[in-house]
Amino acid sequence: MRKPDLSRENVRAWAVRARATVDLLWSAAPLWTVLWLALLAVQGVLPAALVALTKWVIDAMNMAVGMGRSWDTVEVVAVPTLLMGGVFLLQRVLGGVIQWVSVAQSEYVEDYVTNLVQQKASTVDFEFYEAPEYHDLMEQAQSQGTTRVLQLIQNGGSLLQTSVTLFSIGVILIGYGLWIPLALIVSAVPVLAVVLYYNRQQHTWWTGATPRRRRAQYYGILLTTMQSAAEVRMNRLDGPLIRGYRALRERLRSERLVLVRNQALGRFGAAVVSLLVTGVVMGWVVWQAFAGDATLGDLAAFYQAFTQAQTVTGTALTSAGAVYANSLFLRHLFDFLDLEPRVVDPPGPKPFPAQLTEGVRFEDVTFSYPGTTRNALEGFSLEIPAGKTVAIVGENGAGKSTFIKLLCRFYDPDQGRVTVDGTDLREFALADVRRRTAVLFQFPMRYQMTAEQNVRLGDPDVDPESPRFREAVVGAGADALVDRLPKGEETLLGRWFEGGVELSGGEWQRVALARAFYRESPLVILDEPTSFMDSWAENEWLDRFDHVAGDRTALIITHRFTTAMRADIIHVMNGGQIVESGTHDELVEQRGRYAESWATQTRQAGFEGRGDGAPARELAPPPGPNA
Ligand SMILES: Nc1ncnc2c1ncn2[C@@H]1O[C@H](COP(=O)(O)OP(=O)(O)OP(=O)(O)O)[C@@H](O)[C@H]1O
Repeated sequence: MRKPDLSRENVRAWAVRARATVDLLWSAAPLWTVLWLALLAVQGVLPAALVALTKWVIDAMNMAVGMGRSWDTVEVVAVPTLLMGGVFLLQRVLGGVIQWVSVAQSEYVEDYVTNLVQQKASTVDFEFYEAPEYHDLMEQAQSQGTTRVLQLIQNGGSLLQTSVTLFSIGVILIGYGLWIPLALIVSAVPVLAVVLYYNRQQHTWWTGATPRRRRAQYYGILLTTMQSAAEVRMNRLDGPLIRGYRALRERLRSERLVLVRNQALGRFGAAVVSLLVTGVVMGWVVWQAFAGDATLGDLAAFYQAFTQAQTVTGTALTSAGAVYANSLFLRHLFDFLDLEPRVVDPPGPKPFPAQLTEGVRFEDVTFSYPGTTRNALEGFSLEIPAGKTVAIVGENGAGKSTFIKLLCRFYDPDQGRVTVDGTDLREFALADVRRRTAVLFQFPMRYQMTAEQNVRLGDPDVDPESPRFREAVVGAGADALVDRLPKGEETLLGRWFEGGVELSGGEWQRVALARAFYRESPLVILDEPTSFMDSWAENEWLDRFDHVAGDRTALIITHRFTTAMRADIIHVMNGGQIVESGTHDELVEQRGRYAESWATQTRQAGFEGRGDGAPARELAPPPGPNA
């Protein structure tokens, strides 16, 4: 059996976690917690009171037998009997009240912990989402965090109550001999050791099995959600996925069953030891009674006290083991809550400009994703002048989305800097950067909410009475779509909830565009805004965009040269760097990478480009530049 780790660090870590748990309870439901503890303490002494009253009642009856029928006899018996009835009544009443208080406390604690986890998950650095260890920790915190806190409370309460009971019964048992409570303690030691050992084993196994459990969950998600439904059917993935799921579950199940079997065997061995001790103690007391050293009341009280003490000891040990196990599991919750973001606000943030005067600059930026060695951006320099529309084109993996992530401050550069009107992005408050930047991501969210909510989520600060909603919808080319919906902007989108209407990919994209335009921001970033649009829609939308962009600074990432050619400046990216820059005509003149891709795209579409770019109407959606 492995020895418990009693090193100073481990003990200190335990103390810190215990403190954090108490703080958490105190913050979540202080009054309910105090009330609950007080009630448990009262309930804890009642069994001892009953033992004492049993002795009193039996001895009183013994005495009354010799007194005959009189009021004195009634008085002698009535007082302890009534008191005993009162204690029974109190026990029942307290049971109900404690249950009510405990449910209230659990509800508060559950909501509080869930809130903490959600808040933390929405503020951790982006890099956490990209590391498998983060997903493990997240699963551990989410799946066990709340339930373990609640179980810890229940077990802690039970431990407190049983300890009070044990202590008070122990006081009574000492009257029969100091060695009796000691014998009880000795008989409990093997049980406690087994409980602690196997709870630790269980925790170690559960932590190590997290990646396998998550993979099984992942197969489950693929088998049951709509996103994967089409491919699962067309590629007949159900068989392999179900088999994969089963194999993982079988392994998890058999490992767990082995653990539980060993635990049961261990507990059986420990129980035999405590049974032997019990036998010796009971034999001794009966011997005393035969020898005339104990009254009938003594014998009854002792029997009641000892059997109660045994039951309570069993409960106390189980609770102690559960407290131990739950505190081990809670470590994951606290580890998760302790995650500290690295991308943070500066000490005295500068205000982000409401209107850009110079623009955005990337100055010799180098960046690699955490845990990778390859630079996604290398010596990357770029200027987006204020009020201009800049397009970035480049082949897959060139670093276009990475550059947006740096502009939104999801990451900070390893070297170099990003400036807005000459100020380093790191000198602004994070919330300010994000409030002042409107982004349409490559794969925008499809909120299962009304069309209006889908757009208004873009900026909760906009006055609902302002005409901005309509402007954004028109700017995104989503006006005809919204007007066509059965309840107009009130129509619920998506099919998750009753009455929802599903949109096409291009329609969802227009709604997301409207969301980006809805935000009052000096900087607009659009990642592949026209990728879902047909050529006709694209051309019409580009006309609108010129109007919506107005004097805002806009950045468009695109694979479509028919979109890029409308920009004031086009930058061509390759291998994490800008390799060409200029207007469409200048780039075609340069006869470099851009001109080559442009020629390929137009040739494929049966159109010989001159550089004036009018033909988008005739083009099928062209492939990527280097396709
Ligand atoms: N989260 C990530 N972790 C590690 N590497 C990443 C991550 N995201 C992207 N990369 C790598 O960084 C490089 C640039 O990726 P990025 O997504 O910026 O390309 P992109 O130009 O937007 O491509 P596409 O046109 O296909 O969207 C790629 O080589 C990619 O493998």
